[in-house]
Amino acid sequence: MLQDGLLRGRRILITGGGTGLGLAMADRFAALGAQLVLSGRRAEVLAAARDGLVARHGASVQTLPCDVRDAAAVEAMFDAAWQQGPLDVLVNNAAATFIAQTERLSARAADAILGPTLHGALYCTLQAGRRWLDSGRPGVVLSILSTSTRTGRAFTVPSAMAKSALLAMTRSLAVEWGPQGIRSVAIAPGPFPTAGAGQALDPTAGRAFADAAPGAGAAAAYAANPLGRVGRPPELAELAAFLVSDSAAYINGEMVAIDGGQHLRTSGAEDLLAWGPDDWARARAGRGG
Ligand SMILES: CCCCCCC/C=C/C(=O)SCCNC(=O)CCNC(=O)[C@H](O)C(C)(C)COP(=O)(O)OP(=O)(O)OC[C@H]1O[C@@H](n2cnc3c(N)ncnc32)[C@H](O)[C@@H]1OP(=O)(O)O
Ligand SMILES: NC(=O)C1=CN([C@@H]2O[C@H](COP(=O)(O)OP(=O)(O)OC[C@H]3O[C@@H](n4cnc5c(N)ncnc54)[C@H](OP(=O)(O)O)[C@@H]3O)[C@@H](O)[C@H]2O)C=CC1
Repeated sequence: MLQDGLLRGRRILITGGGTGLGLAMADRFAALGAQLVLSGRRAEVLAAARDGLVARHGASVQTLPCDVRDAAAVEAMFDAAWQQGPLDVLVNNAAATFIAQTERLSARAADAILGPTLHGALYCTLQAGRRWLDSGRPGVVLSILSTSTRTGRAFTVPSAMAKSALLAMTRSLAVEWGPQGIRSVAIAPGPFPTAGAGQALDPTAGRAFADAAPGAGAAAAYAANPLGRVGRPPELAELAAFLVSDSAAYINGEMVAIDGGQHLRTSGAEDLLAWGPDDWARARAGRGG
């Protein structure tokens, strides 16, 4: 349990902060006293998230709708955020993925994943980093990656590529920006049951990645996890709060996996190797391949 007020006065921007793991982090950060800036493409989703955070914690929450694939829009978002005060922490959480046979990916499909996941996170990091360096302020960049950075992952190749590139960014900036007081850290989640992950990874609801979809059949995926269960979003949020806080002041360039040890047994995608043409046709019909 982290100490009360651990993040008091910290201004934290979370991309994709209106849903899933981003919202879980926002909730925990707010409970620990942080001021939040939430971004994502959908203004109404962000507004609902803000209302909930205000009701639960009396938190200060700025919402800034932004498509992180658009570098100019990202710059405008950071201008707007900084107008209300400098940020202390950036959380690169926004991402996109879906399962697909890699050889069937069109260039547009690949870019639909690489755009937000890789380019978006880099654009945000550049905007935050420049402002911290120019002003001599310290900062923390926390990137939400994936255990695919350690295992690779069949059938989600652009996502695995993007996350691995962001791990390289994390390690590189730890050295380049560390001397200026900017820490770079990362989390590699295993399966956490969010609606976004369920839709993206298991459009047929019940086969591979079944445990990522609330309510879907989960026996095989649970069995693959040494701890016999999926992750709970508040568990990831607790780790994130620690990593962005001064309690982690000497952690730099490191990625922490939070997956019950699952990646030591399986990348999570091997079940899909058994899929036949009919399975993939069903997945494509459900917007999944
Ligand atoms: C142990 C296991 C652990 C699991 C590890 C999981 C690791 C990572 C997990 C996550 O990232 S979970 C987060 C998932 N959340 C999201 O993906 C939310 C955001 N999602 C989106 O924005 C969309 O779902 C999107 C499709 C990814 C992007 O939409 P966009 O509007 O940019 O795309 P479109 O214009 O509709 O399409 C562009 C292009 O892509 C093709 N395409 C789109 N969806 C699919 C699909 N499901 N399957 C195959 N192809 C798809 C689409 O056909 C277009 O290509 P062309 O047809 O024009 O060639
Ligand atoms: N849940 C899981 O099992 C795992 C998740 N992860 C990672 O955790 C993070 C959160 O995922 P999760 O909460 O599960 O899924 P969500 O789908 O809930 O989160 C994705 C968020 O990204 C935002 N987003 C997507 N595209 C863009 C864009 N172009 N511009 C701005 N925002 C965008 C979405 O908001 P909007 O649509 O409004 O733009 C949404 O809030 C991701 O980085 C994911 O890769 C990693 C491993 C496993």
